[in-house]
Amino acid sequence: MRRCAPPPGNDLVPANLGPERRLSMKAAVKLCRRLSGCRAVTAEVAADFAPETEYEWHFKTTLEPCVQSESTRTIEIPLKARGNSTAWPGPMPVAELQALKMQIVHEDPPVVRIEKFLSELEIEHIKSLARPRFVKSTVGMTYEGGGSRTSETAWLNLGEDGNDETLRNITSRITQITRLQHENMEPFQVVRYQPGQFFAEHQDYLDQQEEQVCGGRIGTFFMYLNDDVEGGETHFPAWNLKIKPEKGLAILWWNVNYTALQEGQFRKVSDPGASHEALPVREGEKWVVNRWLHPYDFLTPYFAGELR
Ligand SMILES: O=C(O)CCC(=O)C(=O)O
Ligand SMILES: [Fe+2]
Repeated sequence: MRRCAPPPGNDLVPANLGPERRLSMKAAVKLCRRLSGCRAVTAEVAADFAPETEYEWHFKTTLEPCVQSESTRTIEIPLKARGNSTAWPGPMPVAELQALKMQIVHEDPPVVRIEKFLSELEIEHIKSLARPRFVKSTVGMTYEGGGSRTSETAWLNLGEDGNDETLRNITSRITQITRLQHENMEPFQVVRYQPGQFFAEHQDYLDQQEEQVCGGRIGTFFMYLNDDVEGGETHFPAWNLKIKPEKGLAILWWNVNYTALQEGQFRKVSDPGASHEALPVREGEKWVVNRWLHPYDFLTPYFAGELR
């Protein structure tokens, strides 16, 4: 049964493809890129989906969500008309993270702790870029302020510093750990908290983003720039996990069901357990950096003004 049929008029049939349309995932993605107006390929696959096996693919012009049946699941690979986004292979299996000597502080979804991820020089550089740019922090996608986040924010790596070598080096290390390309990451968001400032419990994964081409914030790569501060821990109540700011430390966590991610399902997978808060700073300043991670190209549609 075809459960992922796109609405009439949206199903492209490539002229050079026979009635069977059986192709490997790679071939289908390649073909979609060449088809004018093709935005995604979808297929209903068995639980033991293998990219090399041939499946029946549907070529779509829209990003309609697909219905899942019990014995099979539908995978959808949206493509950007512009940008050089390629399909994400999914996050690293936990065993590979452990082989890289990364400390797992929560099992499922894994929360990974990477000590001394940032060097002193990198930290000073980030701070000097951010200092003149701080504005009052905002929340969500409307970027409106709210009493729930009382810190200040500075965005880096957007315009004049888009080619900054230090930032590029940091991004390339994040790329290796997450297996996500640079285009799938939101720019560096530096956050500074003064005594009494906090960010109330929230989810980084925004439901409104789910239907956009970039998909939701499936993961967060979070870095701490100082530790001469009292309070300000990052607290995940459901996971009973509290991270104390430590200079240079990076934490990678996933805001979604990790098994689904590994199976190539990137939408409707939010994990409410990933909800977290920044506890109030009691003394000193707290400096941190967010890089929010998306399953699909974020930067190209962002710069094209296509994201709501
Ligand atoms: O500052 C923290 O510890 C957490 C901040 C956070 O969750 C956010 O900026 O989304
Ligand atoms: Fe957050």
